[in-house]
Amino acid sequence: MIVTLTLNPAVDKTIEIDSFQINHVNRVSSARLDAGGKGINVSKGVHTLGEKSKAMGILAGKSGQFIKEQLDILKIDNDFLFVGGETRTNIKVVDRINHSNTDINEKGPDIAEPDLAEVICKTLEAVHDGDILVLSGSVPSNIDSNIYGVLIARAKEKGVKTILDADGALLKQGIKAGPYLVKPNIYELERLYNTQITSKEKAIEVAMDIFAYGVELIVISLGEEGSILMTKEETVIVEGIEVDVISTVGAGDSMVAALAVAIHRDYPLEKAIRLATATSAASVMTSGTETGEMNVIEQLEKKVKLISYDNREVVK
Ligand SMILES: Nc1ncnc2c1ncn2[C@@H]1O[C@H](COP(=O)(O)OP(=O)(O)O)[C@@H](O)[C@H]1O
Ligand SMILES: O=P(O)(O)OC[C@H]1O[C@](O)(COP(=O)(O)O)[C@@H](O)[C@@H]1O
Repeated sequence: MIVTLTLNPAVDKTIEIDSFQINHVNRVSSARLDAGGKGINVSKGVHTLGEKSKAMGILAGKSGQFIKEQLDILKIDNDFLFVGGETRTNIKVVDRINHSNTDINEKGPDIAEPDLAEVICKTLEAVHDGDILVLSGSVPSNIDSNIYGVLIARAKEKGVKTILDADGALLKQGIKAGPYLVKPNIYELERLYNTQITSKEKAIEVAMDIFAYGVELIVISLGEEGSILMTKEETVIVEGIEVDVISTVGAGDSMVAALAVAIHRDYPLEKAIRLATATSAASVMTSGTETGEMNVIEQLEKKVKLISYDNREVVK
């Protein structure tokens, strides 16, 4: 079973504005609402890839109800704790003329200590030996930044593989607990090591340190430029696939979904990264945080180009 935890979900409101300009009146050409937040998107991706997942976390108010309804419509198993307040709405401005995607993410409601304790308890009860627990996205601002670290340590004790996709202190503290897989994007990696990363070689060099904490797999996502997959023994550079870009929101989550499915199915590394690259590229071709279609993913898988690195030299 793949369980996802979203402690700060969001209704994603994607608005398309041609030639978006700040300090001007902008006219919206289309708008859509999606159930969002990183773990929820991962559950949607897992569902598209034909595996079962359980989406867990915190929801609040009418927006929370909307998210639950959307998951129910998709028949994605979910078990959220409803708390007071209102789940946030995140605005995504897509400008197809200037090829820009602008995210305006709300902070989200705080959570009371007993509610948090209940969610942690429910989540740990839901996972068992051999399961995968995906911990991703921001958390309510009143929660200790070691929350993912605590969950990773407790899940590991139960024989659960954890996937961490977070930023800042959540990522830093989470890594120290040794998750099975981490997926930073290049900006997250830069913030983690407080350094500028201007090449793939530098990214690989910087990320090597993460293995010291017991992490098994690192996937550094590079947007349209592809990604880098690293284990202690080998590194694979993955070229980006050229696709028609509709919305890049949710690309990282689709990648995490495919990686979770690949781990669940015990795929070899090359097969795993092919699926992850194709699934994330397919999601870029859809509106909002809709996942790509399976037939599109299968076609894109054939286009994935991998370059192996051995001791930081290209070997094939
Ligand atoms: N414009 C794009 N064209 C093709 N693939 C893309 C594009 N943007 C993202 N992807 C795919 O999605 C993955 C995750 O995207 P990225 O933007 O790095 O993640 P995040 O959303 O976490 O910042 C990339 O590694 C790549 O495989
Ligand atoms: O929790 P955060 O970091 O604010 O991110 C939440 C936002 O990220 C998303 O999950 C999309 O993430 P990615 O583009 O990284 O895949 C949106 O659905 C949501 O609005």
